[in-house]
Amino acid sequence: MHKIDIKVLDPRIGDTFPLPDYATPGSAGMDLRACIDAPLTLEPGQTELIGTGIAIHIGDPGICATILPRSGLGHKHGIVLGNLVGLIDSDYQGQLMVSVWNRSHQDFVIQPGDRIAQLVMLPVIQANFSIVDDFDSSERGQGGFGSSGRN
Ligand SMILES: O=c1ccn([C@H]2C[C@H](O)[C@@H](COP(=O)(O)OP(=O)(O)OP(=O)(O)O)O2)c(=O)[nH]1
Ligand SMILES: [Mg+2]
Repeated sequence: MHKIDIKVLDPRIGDTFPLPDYATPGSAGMDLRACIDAPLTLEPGQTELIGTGIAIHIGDPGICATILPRSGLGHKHGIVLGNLVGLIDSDYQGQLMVSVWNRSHQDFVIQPGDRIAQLVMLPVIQANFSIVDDFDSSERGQGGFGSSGRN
């Protein structure tokens, strides 16, 4: 388990709303909560940037965090992310923000403290480019976009 520094920016976190944590020993994500002061109605098609009340500093360029939708909210209610996936850089120290998009045809109400998305840490490989005129040949070559057929 990696230790990552966290700042609690909203006093409700760790008090009325729990600190993000893994729900089960095998969980990959920890849920992020809406740190809003009043219920927020998202109309169909509406997108809002919602604070989570926490900031993290990963500090290690070999790790990033991603913000992903919760599957129940996405599948049953059409509540997904306005940026599809949020990518948290290892040097980011600001509040974790969730872009919540109501892609459904109904209003959806977010209550203060609701779990709106999940945070998943991932390994990162940083690369630098080496310019060449020709690549070593590969079986695929330039084939893509269905070049291998459908079946
Ligand atoms: O869902 C998200 C996505 C990003 N961020 C924060 C952390 C991330 O490190 C920073 C920048 O994100 P990104 O690089 O994806 O956005 P950008 O539009 O390229 O902004 P910047 O110019 O600041 O890099 O914004 C969030 O809080 N939530
Ligand atoms: Mg960027």
